[in-house]
Amino acid sequence: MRVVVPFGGDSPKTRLAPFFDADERRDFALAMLRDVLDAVESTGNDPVVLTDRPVDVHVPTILDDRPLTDAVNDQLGGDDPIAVVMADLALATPASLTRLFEMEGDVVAAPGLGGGTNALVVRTPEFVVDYHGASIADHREIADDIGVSFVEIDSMRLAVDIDEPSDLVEILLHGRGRTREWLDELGVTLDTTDGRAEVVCHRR
Ligand SMILES: Nc1nc2c(ncn2[C@@H]2O[C@H](COP(=O)(O)OP(=O)(O)OP(=O)(O)O)[C@@H](O)[C@H]2O)c(=O)[nH]1
Ligand SMILES: C[C@H](OP(=O)(O)O)C(=O)O
Repeated sequence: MRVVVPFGGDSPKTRLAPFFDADERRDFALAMLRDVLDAVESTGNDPVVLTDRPVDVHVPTILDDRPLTDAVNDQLGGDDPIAVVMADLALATPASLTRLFEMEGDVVAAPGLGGGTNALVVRTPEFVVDYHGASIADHREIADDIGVSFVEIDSMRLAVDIDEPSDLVEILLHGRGRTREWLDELGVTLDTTDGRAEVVCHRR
């Protein structure tokens, strides 16, 4: 199955500005993208990066500088099943993605914490996406309106997308690969002294 991985390469991960400057955020986003591509390839499927600017990866890329929703909808609508997996799913593993790809349903979704849609498998040409806001609710409604089944996977690894500094905790607790190494090299560690674990950046 073709797996589209959207990547906003222009100024990615702005919500991590309290921790990382613009160059670091780009490096970090790229590390996550490469880990996600490796995980997708390990499932035996073919990733393609849908990006708004040229990006140095070892898989095919589609250059499209329209907003995310328009760019993804341009990839949907064919007869073959297609998956959309976000590039910031730092905890995604081959096993969690295989489980998603194998779930039955016209549309299978991985809800993100806070309301996003972290990944989709679309097996019907009528379905369209509408990202941002609580997009999982919008996608449920779109499927309902066109009368196709909408199934949601229960997966911690696919529910965590890395948006806010507090999400970095999950990488330090459960992550590996380039993304984890990048945080280690920058001196980002866990503070577990009180209540919920927090991240600390020793460099700043
Ligand atoms: N092709 C493409 N991908 C995008 C675009 N905006 C976001 N993405 C990707 O979509 C996924 C979800 O992105 P978000 O977390 O909403 O946005 P972000 O730009 O990574 O982060 P923020 O700046 O903090 O909102 C990530 O894989 C992004 O790389 C876009 O305009 N075009
Ligand atoms: C693209 C967007 O991502 P978020 O901003 O929720 O990370 C969404 O999933 O609708």
